[in-house]
Amino acid sequence: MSTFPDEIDEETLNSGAEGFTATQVFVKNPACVGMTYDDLIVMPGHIGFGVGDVDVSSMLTKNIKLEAPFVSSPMDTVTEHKMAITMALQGGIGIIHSNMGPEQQAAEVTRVKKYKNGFILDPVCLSPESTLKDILILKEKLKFSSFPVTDTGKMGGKLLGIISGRDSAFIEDVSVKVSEFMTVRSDLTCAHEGDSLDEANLILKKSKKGKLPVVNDNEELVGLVARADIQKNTENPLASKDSVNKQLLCGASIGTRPDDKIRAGLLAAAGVNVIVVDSSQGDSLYQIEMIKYLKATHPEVDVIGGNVVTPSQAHSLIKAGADGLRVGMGIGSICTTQEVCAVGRAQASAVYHVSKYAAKFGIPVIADGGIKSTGHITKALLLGAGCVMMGSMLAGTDEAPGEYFYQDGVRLKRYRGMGSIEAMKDGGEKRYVWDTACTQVKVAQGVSGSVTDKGTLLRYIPYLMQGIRHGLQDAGIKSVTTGRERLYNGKLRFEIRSPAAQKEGGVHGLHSYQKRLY
Ligand SMILES: NC(=O)C1=CN([C@@H]2O[C@H](COP(=O)(O)OP(=O)(O)OC[C@H]3O[C@@H](n4cnc5c(N)ncnc54)[C@H](O)[C@@H]3O)[C@@H](O)[C@H]2O)C=CC1
Ligand SMILES: O=c1[nH]c(=O)c2[nH+]cn([C@@H]3O[C@H](COP(=O)(O)O)[C@@H](O)[C@H]3O)c2[nH]1
Ligand SMILES: [K+]
Repeated sequence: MSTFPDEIDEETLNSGAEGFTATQVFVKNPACVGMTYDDLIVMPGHIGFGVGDVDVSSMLTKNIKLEAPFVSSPMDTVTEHKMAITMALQGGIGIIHSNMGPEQQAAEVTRVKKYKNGFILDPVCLSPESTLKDILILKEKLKFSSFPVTDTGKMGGKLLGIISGRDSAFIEDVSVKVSEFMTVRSDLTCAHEGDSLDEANLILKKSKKGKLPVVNDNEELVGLVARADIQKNTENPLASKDSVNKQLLCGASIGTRPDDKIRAGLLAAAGVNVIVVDSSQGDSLYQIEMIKYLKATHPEVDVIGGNVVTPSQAHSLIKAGADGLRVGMGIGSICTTQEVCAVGRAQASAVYHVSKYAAKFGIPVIADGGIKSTGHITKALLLGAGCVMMGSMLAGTDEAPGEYFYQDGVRLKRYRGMGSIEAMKDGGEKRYVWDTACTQVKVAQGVSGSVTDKGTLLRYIPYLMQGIRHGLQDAGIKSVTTGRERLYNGKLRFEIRSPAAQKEGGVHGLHSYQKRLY
């Protein structure tokens, strides 16, 4: 009897029986087709490690590594400070959108940079003149019932007392003023500015209260600690922080107008770590000039250029000094660019070709848009992307801007393209009142719609992480870096799925079913 071979033979390996290399799929493919995530499937590998051993940390830019390869999109229905804080706490990063004034955008960045785990730095406050009716309206809207009372009715005012649910429970006259039934300052235990979360926690425990106001030397309210938050807000071992002052990492987007240089200055002063130069077609003289300016003026800030979908576009931006690239054109869930402008590229092809080219210069790529599942994220990483950027996946979470609303009994949040008429209007239509008459004609490149409620990112991001760990494990890949090596040395294999195979890969043949993600 002959001995059993250690490995399968070369002939079988290269016959197609084991799937095809990325070069065969994307480069030697004679059909001239652009492919996207759903067109492809990854061949399984050998699992020689546990799912918990899979390392999903990956590069965002030349200088920034993230423990979770997730970026929230700079869109006005996706990323403001709340999203950016939670993304960073979970190991990813948020890019604050620029559809607001430059000062306001810089203030959003400041809120992320100044974030202190467990401390509420912008509590909703009441003035002593507020009434029980005001409290009831706030309670209904915000679903909590404790509010600090300050002389100005705002954070930063002199702390006069606090209102808790109990204080108002037995009052019937809704016109009664807060000052008449609040717990006054002299009866309150407070923490002092500079106290650590542990210290605050200790004071809170002793006081047996649910909320602990934080005051400075002038008795002004500078924060609030909530017992409920402390319980859920323990350690975030994956948090994305800068190594120097241990603050959360934060990104922000800008455009390519002359004014955007002033905006960039304010963002840099606020401590932004990454600036994303946000254009649908990044290979323009305007963007090249902007990247050069940013690198010369704010060398401490990493610059991500884009969007690009070809190596030659990538070449222009890398040459200008980009530290990272954003890939994707017209493939987002709300995008109509391919339809309106006839320009763009299928996303898997774009990610593969640009990543491969940029990798020669050590420049990571963000696969931006078109992500609909954890499988898409795994495919993007296995095609060479460093991170993925998501809009629609994150838009329906508690941390996204905007309130939930109901339509036909379904809980929804608004989500819209930044090139939609609605977003352009809110952004002051600056792009369209530029210099010549022709630019005043609005051509929408996006739509405005809604997405379903996904709950909090605190559960959703761990679900996404675990999903891609399982995906990489099935592919026999222990880290994003190993995935990259196997992609380029031809050991990672793919197959193109026929339309029927794609159907087969989804749920089929059932009368009805329920899809719960976790
Ligand atoms: N990833 C994608 O596929 C797409 C994304 N979007 C999003 O929509 C938003 C708007 O994107 P764009 O329309 O590309 O905005 P943009 O402001 O980069 O470009 C709009 C128009 O203004 C021109 N322009 C830009 N800077 C200029 C300057 N300094 N001087 C003269 N003309 C200048 C551009 O050439 C273009 O014709 C962004 O948030 C973008 O991410 C829009 C369409 C597609
Ligand atoms: O053609 C477009 N018109 C738009 O109005 C628009 N707004 C955003 N984007 C891009 O789409 C990405 C988010 O896509 P997803 O919702 O699929 O994650 C984002 O990250 C952007 O790259 C747009 N593209
Ligand atoms: K699209």
